[in-house]
Amino acid sequence: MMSLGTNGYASPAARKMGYDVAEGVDIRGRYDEEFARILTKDALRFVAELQREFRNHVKYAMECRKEAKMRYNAGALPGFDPATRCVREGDWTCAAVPPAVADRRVEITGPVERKMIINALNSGAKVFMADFEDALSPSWENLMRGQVNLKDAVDGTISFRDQARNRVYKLNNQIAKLFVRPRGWHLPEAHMFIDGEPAIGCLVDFGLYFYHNYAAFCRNQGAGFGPFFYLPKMEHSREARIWNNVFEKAEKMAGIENGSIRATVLIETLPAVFQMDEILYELRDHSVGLNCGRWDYIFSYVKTFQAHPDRLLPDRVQVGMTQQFMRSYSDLLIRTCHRRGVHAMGGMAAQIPIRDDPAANEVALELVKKDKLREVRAGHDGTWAAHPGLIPAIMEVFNSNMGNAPNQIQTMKREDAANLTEEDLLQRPRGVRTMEGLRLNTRVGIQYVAAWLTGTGSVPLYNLMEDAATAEISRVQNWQWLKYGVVLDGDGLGVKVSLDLFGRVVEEEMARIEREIGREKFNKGMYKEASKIFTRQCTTPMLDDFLTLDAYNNIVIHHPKGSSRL
Ligand SMILES: CC(=O)SCCNC(=O)CCNC(=O)[C@H](O)C(C)(C)COP(=O)(O)OP(=O)(O)OC[C@H]1O[C@@H](n2cnc3c(N)ncnc32)[C@H](O)[C@@H]1OP(=O)(O)O
Ligand SMILES: O=CC(=O)O
Ligand SMILES: [Mg+2]
Repeated sequence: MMSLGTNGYASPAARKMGYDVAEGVDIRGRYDEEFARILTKDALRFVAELQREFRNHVKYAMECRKEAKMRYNAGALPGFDPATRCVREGDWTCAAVPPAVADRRVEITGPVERKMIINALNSGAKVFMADFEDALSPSWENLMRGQVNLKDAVDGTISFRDQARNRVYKLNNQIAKLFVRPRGWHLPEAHMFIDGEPAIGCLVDFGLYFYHNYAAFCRNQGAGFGPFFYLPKMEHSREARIWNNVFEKAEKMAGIENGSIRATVLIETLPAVFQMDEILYELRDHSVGLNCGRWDYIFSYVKTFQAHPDRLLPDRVQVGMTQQFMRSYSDLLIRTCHRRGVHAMGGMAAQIPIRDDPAANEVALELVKKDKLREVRAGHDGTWAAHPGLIPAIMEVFNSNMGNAPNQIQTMKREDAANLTEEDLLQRPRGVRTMEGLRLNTRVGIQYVAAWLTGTGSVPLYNLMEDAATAEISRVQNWQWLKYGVVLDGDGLGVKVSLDLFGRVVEEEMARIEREIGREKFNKGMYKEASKIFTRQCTTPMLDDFLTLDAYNNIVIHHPKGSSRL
């Protein structure tokens, strides 16, 4: 039967492009034979069913986020919910950890790009988290190629030829276990409409990946379990309940046992730190733990307190894991996970190898090792690496502190963390604010947005890994400093942040970026567009919820050209 597009009419676009779509589905992204392997009628029917069953729940959850924001903006603080005290105090555990992922001491992360997938799976890490989220610019090409790449990876047939280096990449015999991170609940997928509405981005990512891979995954990777997921940016356990229901529906459709699918939830919003038990409880049959998504967590601290001028952050570089609010969050996460019998995963150190400067490289490596040592001693069961070059050092830290045990779930209960209070978790970060902090935020923010607009979601900048989460910190910190006319006194200059000053900083930093990367690259890139977007976001009276949501229309390309965007 011919596809039906918006409003129930046959979609001429779909007919012309050739996707054989399910009823009610309209594909507005470019046709590609490879993508058609993924966008099959049955797979699309599954995505459409997910959307139909859960769209109202997702809308409601997003409305609740808005209400919570209004409460915080009116002066309320996030905290533990008295209504769910019995969940926090109850004596329950999550389903047993699947043997295939008992040992997760080092996990590498990266976008769903073909060569990186092969490198990550071969990297020696225990797990590879393939990312449709912070590390990926969600263009149609990236998303669909990502799905093709993951299918080939799960099938074991993935290969890549680097023409320039005449090198062929293939999987080793021993590879990391694959986790996939779909986008957050808030992002639409504007290249796919279902019943006349843009699809929910994460249900597209999850639905297509699950549909094509569950059988091969359970057989080849999960020893009967799987597929495995990471779930980002949730703010409340009601959002985890939706995921749990999605998993149950998927398991039923596939005819696999309840509890086959497993997921690790990132605790990376400030409200979610008060919901960790509740989130695990909702997902108790499908959980493999929680992870400290430290960068989004810092971003969320600023966002949650956007109307609280008494809680301004110091320079971004000073907000590390040893700040009391960050240490408390990691400690409570470990205690919560181990009490419930699942992994407490650490987060990402931003340092990456510095190839052209051995001394600086040594310093970066020492910082990573120090961060990982803190994590393993605190009781984390594993951690993230941004780059394969860091894996041996991180592995060594975890090996020498964890020994042969696959994890610390039974041995590091961290009962001491049971006494952590709301005040500990909300403690104001200490440090100073400087002109260089403002400049660095601006330089990094603009370059990140420029990369994202051209299809790259994670980049090396000034020897650090930058992705959507770290860029968010730069954006909201500038916004906050501008909004409250902060005085930058950490460098003794005592300058007040104003629109005038910020305008000058943008100009000067754009000139610096041009000098650093060269005029040709600067002119070919999207730096001017990025500067416009970033500047608007830093100066808007009402803080945008997400940088990527605001910038999304810039990467939406409908076919045939001229059809409307979101
Ligand atoms: C806040 C969060 O959400 S953190 C999680 C999300 N962020 C991420 O996943 C970031 C992951 N890391 C990266 O994307 C990259 O490491 C970057 C962008 C930071 C740096 O990338 P590059 O500058 O290309 O690194 P570099 O040139 O040193 O790469 C050397 C080799 O390592 C590979 N490599 C680098 N990082 C990774 C990775 N994360 N996974 C797999 N392979 C990788 C490169 O593909 C390259 O391979 P090759 O030698 O076969 O060509
Ligand atoms: O997703 C991870 C984070 O730190 O943000
Ligand atoms: Mg994140």
